[in-house]
Amino acid sequence: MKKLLWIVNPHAGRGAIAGKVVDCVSTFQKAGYDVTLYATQGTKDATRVARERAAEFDRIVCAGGDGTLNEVVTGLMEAQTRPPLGYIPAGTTNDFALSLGIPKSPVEAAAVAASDNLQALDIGMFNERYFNYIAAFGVFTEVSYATPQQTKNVFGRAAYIIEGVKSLTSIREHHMCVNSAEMTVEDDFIFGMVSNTVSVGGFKTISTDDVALDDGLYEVLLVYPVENPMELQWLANDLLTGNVDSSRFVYFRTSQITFDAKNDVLWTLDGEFGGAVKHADITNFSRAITFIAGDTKNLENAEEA
Ligand SMILES: Nc1ncnc2c1ncn2[C@@H]1O[C@H](COP(=O)(O)OP(=O)(O)OP(=O)(O)O)[C@@H](O)[C@H]1O
Repeated sequence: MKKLLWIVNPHAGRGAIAGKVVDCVSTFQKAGYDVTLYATQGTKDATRVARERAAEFDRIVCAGGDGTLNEVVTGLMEAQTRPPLGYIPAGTTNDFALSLGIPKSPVEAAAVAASDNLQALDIGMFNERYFNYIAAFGVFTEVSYATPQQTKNVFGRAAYIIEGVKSLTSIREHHMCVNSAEMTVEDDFIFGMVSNTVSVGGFKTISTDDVALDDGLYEVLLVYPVENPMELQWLANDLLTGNVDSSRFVYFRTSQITFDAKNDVLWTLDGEFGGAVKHADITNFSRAITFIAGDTKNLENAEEA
């Protein structure tokens, strides 16, 4: 019999998963899995369990919010063998689930986790920490830690953030030296984003197939300072129309990049606080983890739901 380890954070999303455990286990069993249930006991426990026990199982499924998922991903990255990873969203925000086409209902998500729609994804490392889809600094951190994963592609997401800027005086400039094989630039930036996102909206100048989650490359967007509200609007327009030739930002792709600043810069990783650092070293581990995905064809509809 195939063996499945189900790692559950019982506290995620204020205990959202509690009443669904039996139905989820039953779903796994019907799909032919012998289920081991592990309830996490505290911070980093999911990382330890995933790392230490990955080799014993054919599949690992994680139930919790983005925090728990990140802990399991970290454990798998540190493990010798990495079985496919299923995800049952049970947190307060579950951005990542949506981009993988995983349903909100735990039992429906369990059915996806028991299925065989495998999708290898790139995993990022930010200094010593792993992240799934985005590392960012700048206005982002001042506007909100939460950016909707489902918000279009890299430009749409940035436009969303830029439009959330209420006053120019709240924007700090960060002098950064940015290095990668593809591009070296030293300048002031108000926002930077290194991301691996789905592209579902599509823009006139950018193909909807343009962003791949498993190509080993990050999309990097660095936004220059704006002087007045008009420029802010132009910037948002350039982002919304996907104007890659805009003089208001730099956009390129790379698998490895470093950022150096004189002062500490606040970063967010997957929408959570990622630390205040002068030096950030970001590496893409291509196709490092195989996820079990749902139906991603209707992502755009899901976004509007
Ligand atoms: N038994 C436990 N008691 C308390 N905290 C736990 C326990 N098990 C895990 N945790 C911690 O709970 C934290 C929050 O989990 P997670 O992010 O998955 O849920 P959430 O905060 O409800 O959801 P979201 O991040 O989507 O808002 C994790 O960082 C994890 O370390």
